[in-house]
Amino acid sequence: AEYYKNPLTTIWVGREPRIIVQDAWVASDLLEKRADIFSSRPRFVVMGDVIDATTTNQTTLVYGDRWRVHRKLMTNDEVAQLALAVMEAVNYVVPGYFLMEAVPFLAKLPSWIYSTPSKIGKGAALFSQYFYLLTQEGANAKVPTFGKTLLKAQPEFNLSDKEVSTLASNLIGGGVDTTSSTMLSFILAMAYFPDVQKKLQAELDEVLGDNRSQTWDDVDHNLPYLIATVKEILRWRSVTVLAGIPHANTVDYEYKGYFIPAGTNITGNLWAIHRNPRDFPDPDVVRPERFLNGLENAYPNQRGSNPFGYGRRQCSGQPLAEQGLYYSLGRIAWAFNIEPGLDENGNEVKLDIFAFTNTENMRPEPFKVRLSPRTPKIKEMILAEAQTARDELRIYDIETKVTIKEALQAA
Ligand code: HEM
Repeated sequence: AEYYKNPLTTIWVGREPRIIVQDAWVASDLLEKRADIFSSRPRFVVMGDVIDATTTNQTTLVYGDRWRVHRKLMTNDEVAQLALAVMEAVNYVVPGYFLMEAVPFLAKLPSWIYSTPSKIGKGAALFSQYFYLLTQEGANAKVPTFGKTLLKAQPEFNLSDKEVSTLASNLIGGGVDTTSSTMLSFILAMAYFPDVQKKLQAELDEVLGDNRSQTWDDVDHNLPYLIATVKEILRWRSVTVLAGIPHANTVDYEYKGYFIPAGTNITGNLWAIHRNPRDFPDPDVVRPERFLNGLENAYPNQRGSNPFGYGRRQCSGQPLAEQGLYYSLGRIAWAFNIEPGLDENGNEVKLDIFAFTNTENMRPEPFKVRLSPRTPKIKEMILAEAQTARDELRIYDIETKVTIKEALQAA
């Protein structure tokens, strides 16, 4: 983005153009203001055809009624009940990562010539079967589960087993890595920018003291600096550097002399957009004031950033993700002082705010910090609250009996 100084860059992957939008305002013109036509998905060879997700997964479904059913089923209160596990980031949407995207017929070659597609396809089928079995098992539990909701919805919406499976597994695939990476970026930022940490703690101390930890009501009404800090972290090191999953337009579109044929793969470069010094002066400095009393600098949407993507296709887990972040990060800052870790000689290590993984969902490389309870009373309180949480969640503490082996037999 810096080199070409052009708001739209086309990368050719074989004969397929990939448009990368480098500028907040142009991204908004296309993906937000014309969300009526830029809310579909392009053809994905690996992330779609090879893993048989093109017609079964919300993330890859083209814009339309089937996609609406998936969104509807997912934005259900019970989703918030789910426990999430970690899934490794894969570089499905990085242009040029898979040769198959440029030369789709490679995906059709026999596996003795080119084995990657069949390996990925088999892995995905196994994964899908595993999640279907887990959903069935979850549906049989005594407690309310999302599995119950999904299996009840299956005949009503004529969902295939694969669709049920992706609806369940997307919560993990879409939700875990993104949320936990943001939490890590927050911890890194607090250790690196102690003044921000102090301001945040001053607000938490004023509202809560060390008498009680925060409630949902505090999050909703009393903690504007916390909300601004979380927004700033989501901007500062947006997990999805290329805005998650590319969009595609459903009809041909002309924009300021550029012709964008229907079905074009188009995505926002959040790393560039959120660090453009015109919109965010000193972009690598964490400064929640950018979002504190309205927006400090103009931005094409009210939120002032796009960490959850664009328009109608915006992340369907956003409310869950934001609530989780406000709650957990507020508590971390209230409960602990966060400082750089110590090396073997007892000296503070130097933290690197640019040491992030080179993946489409990025997270900080491992770093050393010290977290110490801020007062003995707080320490007591967090231990007691942890015990209460464990007790309350015990009803979900059921060991799964489904194994990958069973999934392999059924796949
Ligand atoms: C900090 C946390 C998160 C971030 C930064 C994030 C970011 C994103 C982005 C940028 C997109 C692409 C949107 C677009 O195409 O314009 C997306 C889509 C999606 N996210 Fe998230 N996400 C987060 C948490 C979650 C959670 C917790 C869940 C599930 C519970 C989730 C599930 C999904 C799904 C299913 C989609 C595909 C939506 C569709 O294609 O219609 N995400 N997310």
